[in-house]
Amino acid sequence: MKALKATPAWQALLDERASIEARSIAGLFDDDPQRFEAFSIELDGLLLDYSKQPLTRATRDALLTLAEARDVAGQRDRMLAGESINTSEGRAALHTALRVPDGAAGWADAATTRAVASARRQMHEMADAVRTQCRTGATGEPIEHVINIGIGGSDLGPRLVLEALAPIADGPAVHFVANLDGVELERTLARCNPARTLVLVVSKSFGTAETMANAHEVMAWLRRRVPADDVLEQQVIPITANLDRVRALGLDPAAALPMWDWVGGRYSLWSAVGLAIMMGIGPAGFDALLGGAHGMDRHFAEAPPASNMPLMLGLVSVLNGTLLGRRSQAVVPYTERLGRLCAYLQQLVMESNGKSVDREGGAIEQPTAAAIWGQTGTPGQHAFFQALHQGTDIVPVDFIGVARPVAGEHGDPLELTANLFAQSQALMLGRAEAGIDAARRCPGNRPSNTLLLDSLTPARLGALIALYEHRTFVEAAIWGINAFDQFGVELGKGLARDLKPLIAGGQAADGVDGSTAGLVGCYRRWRR
Ligand SMILES: O=P(O)(O)OC[C@H]1O[C@](O)(CO)[C@@H](O)[C@@H]1O
Repeated sequence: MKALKATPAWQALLDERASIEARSIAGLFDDDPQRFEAFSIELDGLLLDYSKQPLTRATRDALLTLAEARDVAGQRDRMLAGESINTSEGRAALHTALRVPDGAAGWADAATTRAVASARRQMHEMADAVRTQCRTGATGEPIEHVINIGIGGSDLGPRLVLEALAPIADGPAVHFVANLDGVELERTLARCNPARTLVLVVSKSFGTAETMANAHEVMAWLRRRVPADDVLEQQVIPITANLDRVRALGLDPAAALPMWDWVGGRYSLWSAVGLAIMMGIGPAGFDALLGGAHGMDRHFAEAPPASNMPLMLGLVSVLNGTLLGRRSQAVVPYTERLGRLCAYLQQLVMESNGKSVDREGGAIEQPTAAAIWGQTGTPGQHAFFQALHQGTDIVPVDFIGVARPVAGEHGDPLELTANLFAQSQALMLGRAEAGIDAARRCPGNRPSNTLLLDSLTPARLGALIALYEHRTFVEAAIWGINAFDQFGVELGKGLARDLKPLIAGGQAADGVDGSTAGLVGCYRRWRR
């Protein structure tokens, strides 16, 4: 694929850049009374309002021409068809096949469909057995706690979903342990009765240092505390693509649930990696999550470009991040239930698209993934919103709101929604009435999207997550990069392995850079 800058459609947008920057977003509403209708997309209880972006209809057409020139639709179709689009690793990226309802044809080849259906059946049986107490701990006690041990994609998705859907959780309490520092592990073990605890060791590679260290600790805890020889067989379930390493850890590969190389870690919550979700909310809830995501997949595959939600969200992000050079994006959900969304999106967006070479290995000359950050509103309003309103950097914001609160939950939805809408309004309108002093002036004309959900159900959440997955894909397609590898993360993992003997003190710091040698020296001095 040729470089973005060599694409005439990109050149046309570059020519328009100054006028886009100078454009008054609020003024666009005066020019076009139908602006909200024209610049919003609604799909099954999910609304994307991108009318507060500096887009005219002509600029949108220019972005759509760019999408055509970069063959976004063709790249999408190749992904959905299971072609080897992860070229550096020679793999498909078929997470969409994981959420196809049983029996629906045309989304993956027969072998893949069979593998997905069989894994889903295994998950259903296992979750049902635990939730109905047919499957017990090794000493016959019911399972009341599930510990999910995993990190990155083997943690963030299930954690996000279960936090979001906690009001409908009716199974065992699910806990997550990702960090290596022992704090999460200690807190979790203190809350669990070992005889009533099921452990999921979730790792595609089954070699990730954090997950393996935590798995060793928890397995030792089970062995110490549960008087049954078969405690590990009964109470530990590996979920992985690497059965040899399951065996090496002393677990039975026959008890493992599968992962496949055609599902990237950060796209894997829809696979057996989501077993923790199913334990918490049940198979029907999990299927509804998949159904919502599949609805978004169909929309992405079939909706016309101008009303295609992931496509437009991706193009707006390219406009802000690449064309206008806005190098970070804030995500602010107005519900604590989505408090984990930002962390989830950091991995999804930045691990997928934090790249500086294209698929052919050529250097990329324009900015790729912007930094994603944020926290829930309204607390975020009392932390970083000052900078959003008056800081020197323009940070595009994705606001996320939920119209119908969960029955029985406290809180004032009216107050919350008023705050949500007021913030995007304030960013756009600013404050500059006559006579106002400089310190109180807000420049305004700051862009945002608002995503409004009718309610936070499994189906809506599935659609929301799939929307961001596809937005990430659209950006990668425009830039010409492979969103499905992550070699940058590997470098540090290898160096950590090499540094361990040095830090432990058994080795001289020869050949190590001065800063690292100095840090190791200080650490050793303070550990003495
Ligand atoms: O599931 P695994 O193999 O333990 O990997 C965990 C995570 O580590 C990474 O490889 C790098 O952070 C992610 O892509 C992945 O989600």
